[in-house]
Amino acid sequence: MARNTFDQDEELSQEFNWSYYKRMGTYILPYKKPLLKTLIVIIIANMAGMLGPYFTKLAIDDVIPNKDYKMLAILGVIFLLSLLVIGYSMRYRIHSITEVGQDVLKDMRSAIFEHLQKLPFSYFDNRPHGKILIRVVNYINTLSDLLSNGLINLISDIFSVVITLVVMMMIDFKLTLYSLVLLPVLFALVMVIKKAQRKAYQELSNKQSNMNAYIHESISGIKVTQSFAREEESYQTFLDISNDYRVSYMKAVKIQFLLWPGVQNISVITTCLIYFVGIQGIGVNVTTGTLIAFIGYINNFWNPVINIGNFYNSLITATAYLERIFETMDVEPDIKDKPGAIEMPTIKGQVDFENVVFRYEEGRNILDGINFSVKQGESIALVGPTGAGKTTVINLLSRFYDVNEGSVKVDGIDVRDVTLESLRSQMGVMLQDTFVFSGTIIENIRYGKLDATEDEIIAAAKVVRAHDFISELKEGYYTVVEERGSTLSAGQRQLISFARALLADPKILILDEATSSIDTKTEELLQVGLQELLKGRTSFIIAHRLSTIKNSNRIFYIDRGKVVESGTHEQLMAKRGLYHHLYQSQYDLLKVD
Ligand SMILES: Nc1ncnc2c1ncn2[C@@H]1O[C@H](COP(=O)(O)OP(=O)(O)OP(=O)(O)O)[C@@H](O)[C@H]1O
Repeated sequence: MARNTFDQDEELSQEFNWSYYKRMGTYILPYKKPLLKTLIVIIIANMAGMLGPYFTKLAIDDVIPNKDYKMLAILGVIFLLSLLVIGYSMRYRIHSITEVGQDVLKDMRSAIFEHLQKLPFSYFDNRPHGKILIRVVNYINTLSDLLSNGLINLISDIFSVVITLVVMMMIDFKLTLYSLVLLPVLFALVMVIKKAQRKAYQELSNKQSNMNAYIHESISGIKVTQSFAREEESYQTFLDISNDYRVSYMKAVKIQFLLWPGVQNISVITTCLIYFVGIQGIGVNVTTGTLIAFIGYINNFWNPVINIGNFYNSLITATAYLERIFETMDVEPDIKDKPGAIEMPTIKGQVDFENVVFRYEEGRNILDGINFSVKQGESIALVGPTGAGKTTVINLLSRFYDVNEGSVKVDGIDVRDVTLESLRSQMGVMLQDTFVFSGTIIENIRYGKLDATEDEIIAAAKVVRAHDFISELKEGYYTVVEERGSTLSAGQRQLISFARALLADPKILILDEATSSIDTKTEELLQVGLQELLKGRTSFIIAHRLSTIKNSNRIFYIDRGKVVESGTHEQLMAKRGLYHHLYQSQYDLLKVD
């Protein structure tokens, strides 16, 4: 899939098909009981609504001319009661429909979020994260109106239209036909608008997505923007994107708003027509009461028709969003358990890479026949020039990607033969940019073992030397940290991640050591913490500090997709090869205190 950026509209990867609506129906189905109840209430309200015009007819044609005041009072009271029924039903309907609508949205949002958790890195690599965010939040919100009001209104409106027509026909068949004369004009209008509207809303959803992506990216990169004083450029880019959004929004609503006045006009012309033919007596012979009742029914008829038109509008709008939502839900996780995958037995820690070939994109092998065997409990430092493939090696080991050729084995078992859950739960991966979730420090450490007690957490923090700095914080372990841990130093974030990893107690530990320079005292702390963490585990460390490299059992020097040198620091230095060269040229960077 081609990479997408914030200023590029995303192509839809699959054509729209009507089964999307059926699929949405599966989210609504569990709520059929409350929906049915609401529908019954609405039908009762609709029937009550039929009384008004008919009573008017009775009053004008019979009751008032006959001066039957008792009957008039009875009609008045029943009419009043019908208004009460209508009022109550309206209240019930709004409450119950909103509740069901929100429940359905919650289910859909959970489904898409759950699915996102399983998607491969490549899905996230290939598009700005803001574009993913907007699907989970905004697009699903847009469906809200369609689900909460639209659907039930539709059924009730269709019912209204049918029942009104029946009553009208019973009163006067010919006059009913006159009322329907302009209906084909409405259908024609809908057909003309439909295509343009769908396209306009697809474009709008793209522009909305672009804007979201840019805002998200700008916030993530705000430090870079400010440190290069690029605020003005950033603002200009935003203005352009925002303007694109405005233009496409105006275009979409202009098309959408053609329908509503169209229906209104047709309704008004129909009313005039009925007055005209009724008063002139063209082909019909009606009383004044019938004529007035008819005008009432015409409103009863056209109001729901207008609503159906509006529903149709929202459906077309929502289609553009539904497409995106289901497109995301249809992305298959490409790293998944194969049929019959077994549970990984308790890992001892032997790791073998056998003739591993791997590429992210066709035509460019990143790993090109890697072979190595690591024994249980060994600690390996991966070094090599930038872009050599060190991160790729550890990505394959924890099966974030699958090899193209060869195999990666843990304790002699191919990682593709076991379930991802059983494999990853026994491995600890610590990335260079230690992720700290917003919340307290204790919660962040507990992420490694969700049922860990406070004592266990403190004990782990002590082992990796994180306890001292945490205790010095104002609220200790209950200090709230911000997302990404911006209130902590890089060293402190690493120490927290060590405690988190120790708690998880993985048998294989993977660590991409932070490159940021830290003070000598923290460096010492980190080294002690790290050595404690490594005890009894097989570990792979993309090492940036000389102290880590020296403490490891073996060093793998990776270059151009192969392990070109391996051995201890002393052995490799004596060899005077690539490692020696790297050590010489980067001495300052690798230097310990
Ligand atoms: N998701 C990806 N899609 C395509 N190419 C990628 C992807 N990730 C990495 N690469 C490419 O693969 C190569 C190896 O990357 P890798 O991150 O493994 O290198 P590294 O040795 O860890 O580098 P560094 O020391 O700079 O972190 C690089 O040329 C990089 O451009």
